[in-house]
Amino acid sequence: MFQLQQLSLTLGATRVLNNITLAAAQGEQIALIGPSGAGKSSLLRLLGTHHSPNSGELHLLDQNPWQLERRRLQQLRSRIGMVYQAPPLPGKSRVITAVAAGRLGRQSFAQSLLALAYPQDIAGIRNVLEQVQLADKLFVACDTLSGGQLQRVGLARVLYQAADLILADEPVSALDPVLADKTLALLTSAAQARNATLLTSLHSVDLALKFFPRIIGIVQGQIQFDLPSHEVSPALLDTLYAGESNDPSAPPVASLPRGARC
Ligand SMILES: Nc1ncnc2c1ncn2[C@@H]1O[C@H](COP(=O)(O)OP(=O)(O)OP(=O)(O)O)[C@@H](O)[C@H]1O
Repeated sequence: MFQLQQLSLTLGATRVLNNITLAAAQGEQIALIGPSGAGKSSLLRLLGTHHSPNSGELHLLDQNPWQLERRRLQQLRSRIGMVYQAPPLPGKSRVITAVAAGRLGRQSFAQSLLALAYPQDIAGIRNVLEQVQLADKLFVACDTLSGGQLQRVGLARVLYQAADLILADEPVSALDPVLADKTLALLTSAAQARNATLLTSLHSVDLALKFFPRIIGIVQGQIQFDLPSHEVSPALLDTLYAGESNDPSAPPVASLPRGARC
């Protein structure tokens, strides 16, 4: 599904990913955890082909994106769904249009324009909005939604896109704990139903361990561990987050109460 071999990425003057070697099979579900600034978003953006690596090998869906001509790169991108912390949805557009946009990469330019101006598949769009409990928002403008509702519209768009690879960057950061749980349950079951590969960054270690069978710990742009969730010990988590607090009297992360690591 995807493979990274000794891959490095520099943005500005910062080496944000350093010598990453990583592979995921079709249908795998993986959580990416690590302290703020570790490089989680950068890794997701690199897999989403928003960044090209400075060195190393990258294969996505059996293709090297940076060797493809433009049209084939666009086709590849149409098979990759990104879920963002704050989805880039145009404020004035209606929810139905924002969700319909999920399939644009699979259509011709003329079809895309038509689908945006007059979305045809209202039943299909309503169906994915029902899954994220937003069916009543079908015709409202995105700028009237809360941050959590917008995040769920972003998720509905990727469900509608029917992507083969789903990259989710803190997809539940704006949701209350109950909704965060439900949304991750939906995301993982929707990915499983399509045998799509799912890579999700999360600040909540509890949610990562609950929903994902494989956990990758990343710190300072490097993979610190890549393990089945049942092998991720409190000691490993303490080491992963060791540099997070500047306060030497702060308790170790793994000893914090459940939920406090969000
Ligand atoms: N466009 C950019 N230009 C320069 N540096 C960047 C850019 N984007 C990210 N960085 C730097 O790369 C490092 C990793 O950032 P990244 O956003 O990937 O971390 P993260 O693990 O997702 O953090 P968080 O959990 O806070 O979202 C940080 O030091 C950040 O300042």
